[in-house]
Amino acid sequence: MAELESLEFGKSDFILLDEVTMEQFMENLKLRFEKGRIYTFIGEVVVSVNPYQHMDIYGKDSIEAYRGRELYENPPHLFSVSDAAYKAMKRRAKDTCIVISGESGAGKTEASKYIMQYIAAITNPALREEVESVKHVLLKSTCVLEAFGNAKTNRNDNSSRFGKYMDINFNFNGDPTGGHINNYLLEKSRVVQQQPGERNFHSFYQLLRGGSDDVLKSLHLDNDPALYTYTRQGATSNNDRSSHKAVLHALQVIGFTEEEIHSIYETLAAILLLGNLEFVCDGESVSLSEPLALTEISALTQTDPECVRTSLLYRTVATGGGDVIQKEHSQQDACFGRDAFAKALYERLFAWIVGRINSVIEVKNYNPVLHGKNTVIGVLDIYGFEIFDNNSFEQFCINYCNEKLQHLFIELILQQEQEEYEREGIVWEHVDYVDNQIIVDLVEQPHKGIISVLDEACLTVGNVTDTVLLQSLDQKLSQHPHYTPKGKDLNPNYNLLFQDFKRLMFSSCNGVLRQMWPDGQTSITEVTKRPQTAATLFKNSIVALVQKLACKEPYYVRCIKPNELKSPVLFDDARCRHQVAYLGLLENVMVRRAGFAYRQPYERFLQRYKMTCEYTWPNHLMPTDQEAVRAIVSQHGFDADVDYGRSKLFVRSPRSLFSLEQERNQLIPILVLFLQKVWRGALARMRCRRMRAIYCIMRCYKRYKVKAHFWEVERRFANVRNMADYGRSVQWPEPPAALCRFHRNTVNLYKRWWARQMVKNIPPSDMLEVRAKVAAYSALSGERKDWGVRRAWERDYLSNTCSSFVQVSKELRNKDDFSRVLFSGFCRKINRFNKSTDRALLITDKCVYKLEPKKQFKVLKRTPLQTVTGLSVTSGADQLVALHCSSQDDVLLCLQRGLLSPNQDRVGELVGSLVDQFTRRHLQKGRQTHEQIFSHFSCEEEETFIHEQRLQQSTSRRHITEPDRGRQPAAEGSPKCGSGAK
Ligand SMILES: Nc1ncnc2c1ncn2[C@@H]1O[C@H](COP(=O)(O)OP(=O)(O)OP(=O)(O)O)[C@@H](O)[C@H]1O
Repeated sequence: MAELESLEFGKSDFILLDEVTMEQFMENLKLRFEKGRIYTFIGEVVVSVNPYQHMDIYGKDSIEAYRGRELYENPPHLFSVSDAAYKAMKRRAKDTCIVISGESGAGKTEASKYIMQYIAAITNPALREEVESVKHVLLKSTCVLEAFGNAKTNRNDNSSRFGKYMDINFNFNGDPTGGHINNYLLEKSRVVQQQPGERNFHSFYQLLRGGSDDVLKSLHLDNDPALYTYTRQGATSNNDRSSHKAVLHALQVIGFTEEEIHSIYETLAAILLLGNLEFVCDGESVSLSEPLALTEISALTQTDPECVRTSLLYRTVATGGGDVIQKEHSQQDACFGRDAFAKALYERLFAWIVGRINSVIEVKNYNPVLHGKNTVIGVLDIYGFEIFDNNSFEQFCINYCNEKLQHLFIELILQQEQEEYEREGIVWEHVDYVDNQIIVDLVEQPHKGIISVLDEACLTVGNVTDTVLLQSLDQKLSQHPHYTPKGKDLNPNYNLLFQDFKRLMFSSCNGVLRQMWPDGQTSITEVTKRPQTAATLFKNSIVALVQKLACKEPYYVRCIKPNELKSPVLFDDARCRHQVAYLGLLENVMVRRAGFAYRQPYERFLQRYKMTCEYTWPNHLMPTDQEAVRAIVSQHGFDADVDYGRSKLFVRSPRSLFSLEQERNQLIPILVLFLQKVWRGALARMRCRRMRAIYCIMRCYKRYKVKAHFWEVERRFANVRNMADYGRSVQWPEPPAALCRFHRNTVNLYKRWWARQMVKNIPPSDMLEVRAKVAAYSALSGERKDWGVRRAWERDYLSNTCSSFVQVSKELRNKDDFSRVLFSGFCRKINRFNKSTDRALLITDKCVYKLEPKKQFKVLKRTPLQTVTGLSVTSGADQLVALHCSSQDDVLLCLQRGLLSPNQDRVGELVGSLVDQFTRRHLQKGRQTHEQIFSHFSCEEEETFIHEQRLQQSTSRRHITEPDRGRQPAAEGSPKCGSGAK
């Protein structure tokens, strides 16, 4: 930025001139032009001088340098004004427009192209397809419009012969969503006649030079423009061939179909062939000299050849009596009709092309609710003042248009500004400026203006000559200070295209042509209302355009043409001075300099900059907004640079504003963070409140559901009398699904608690009842855990299953005289090599027997019970039992689980039986109590005896053994047990 500024020459803003005089202005303009500084500011207005050479200031780097920057951050450029217009549109959602004015060749069209390119480049780099397509079509449309609407003139090789106003629509995001092109007054007279040294529209030459042989053949054309009357002049070629390709490509990109493109070529060819038609008069009637051309025209326009001939030679007229007759043309009328037809064909073709482009780029599916306010940037590139030696009706219209635009400029920039100062009570030195209202009135005033007089004259054309028209003008306007009668050829005002041609074109089999001539469907008898004249049509369109511009925030580019020779080094002082004068640039500088660069209502100023001052952020406590604004201004120390109006603040220098903007930009990220923080907090609090409410509702609902559930349970259990019912008939009512989903655990807890309440009071006097109780609990609680661990001990398992054992048992009872069997069951003997064999064990109140089950329970070992001194068991699932004997011949066996009840653990049973036996014996002898016996066992071991299930569940092996086995003989009948790791 500093680097760029140091490269500046002269004053980059005319406001900074030491003295506002024409001399200083011109000196600065010339210096800057010579140093290649073609742009200079007047406030927000950009003055541009055509460099007539390539300038390396429009590339990507430049675009980036200007993107999003303030006007005065960078040297003056078209991009600064484009960015300002874009920013105003985006920030304040205001419609803006960029008005580019200047005379022909001053560089308006080039400027408009750079502006469009800039806007396209800075919008939406995220390449969304629809946005890209809009931009693409908008850029490509320029190429097409130039081909059909531009021509080489003596002042400009690529002169726009029509006015163009392009609206670009944007969504709230600032992305282009579409556009619309308005075209104004195409110089159609150029189709049939051009000034010496000029050419027809580019499109004709491009087709003839660039069209392939096949295409030209199908169009009945030759490739030499000199062969056609309308293009004979300026037939020398430049780059028509390459332009033809570019235009064809642009048409295809925009979306013209092959048929449409061919129809365009057919129309151009028909116009060229029409121009070659000659009429001969044999004294009585007029005829065509070249009937072949007629056939070709009818083929190209897809109309009946005879109809084409009659349209060219006759005119259909409705008589007063309602009859329709054919009136033959004079030779002159026929030539006039032919040219009028050719001009109209081209004009309608051009209008159709513009309409077709509009149909592609128009905003589609725009929903203001979804997409926000649709804003617009308008770019106006319209012909500048034209003064030739021989001026025609078109020059009249063009100059009138420029007067209107100049008036708008005066109104917006000069007049309104001064009026505003007065309204706001700002002390102000009035600046005189030339108000062209009087000239605008001279042209457009109703009844008295030139256009009105012209229209009246056209009503009676044929009977009234141009001389009579001029007399009428003289008569009405001779007193006007700006009226000097000069011209005499105003015929083009009369839009005299014979109706026959319109009907002819509407009868065409070519759909595109028919679309161009919708008014051809009116029958001759219906034509009652006279069409509006060209001048009135033009006036109306320009008035509408000015209204459109006036309601937008305007930005101006004032183009100056430095010389007539298109030279990059010549600065024609007189020419430039003339342009500066009629563009009112000096007055513009005076108003700007005397005035204020920036103004804004206090409220809006405050809204934008309140964060830059501690007294105004977030809200001020002062009595008025004006005082709050004063606080901001004095805090930043530019009191001398501002003035306070009634409702607005006026800032003289943009730099003050710039410093404010800079500070604001620095603060914005901090504020954004702060607001995000506050907002996130608010959101979290909201969410938290909502969640709390949800949980509260859920809690209440669940509580209600659970209660309702237990009420139902109570109701069902109320009638239960029989204990067995708990296990059999009474079913727990299914809890509600919602409850299960949300609170299964709660339900289960409640169930278990309830089940315990229900079974608690049942006395465990009987095993059956215990079982029923357990079953009831299971049914009630839904807990499927195995509670039935307290099965009944059978003790004598072998007697219950094996008859041969019963026999052996009887024999042994007789022999050893035992009174009862303490325990019997299958077991396995394990030797030291870990080999096992089936055995049976019988313990009576006298002896322990080891039997061989495979040999009819033959007694293998008999150990008197008295000799048993201790007992060891393992806690594992192997049910290993060791009966320690005083003879040191221990019985070591693994008790087998029953085949029918594999989960039965019999160690507890064996131990219980032995304990029972010894207890009884001691009780009988009265020597030892139950506690005394168990005092030999640790608590853990006691539990081992009582809760045999623990033995099953425990994974670690526990050993109960006699600690001093073999060394300290135990007292009779009192086994000593201990524990220790094996
Ligand atoms: N910024 C520029 N850089 C380089 N050359 C330029 C620039 N502006 C204009 N020119 C040259 O000047 C010529 C005329 O410019 P342009 O066609 O934009 O004028 P105009 O004001 O639109 O004229 P008209 O009113 O006749 O259409 C261009 O063809 C180009 O050669």
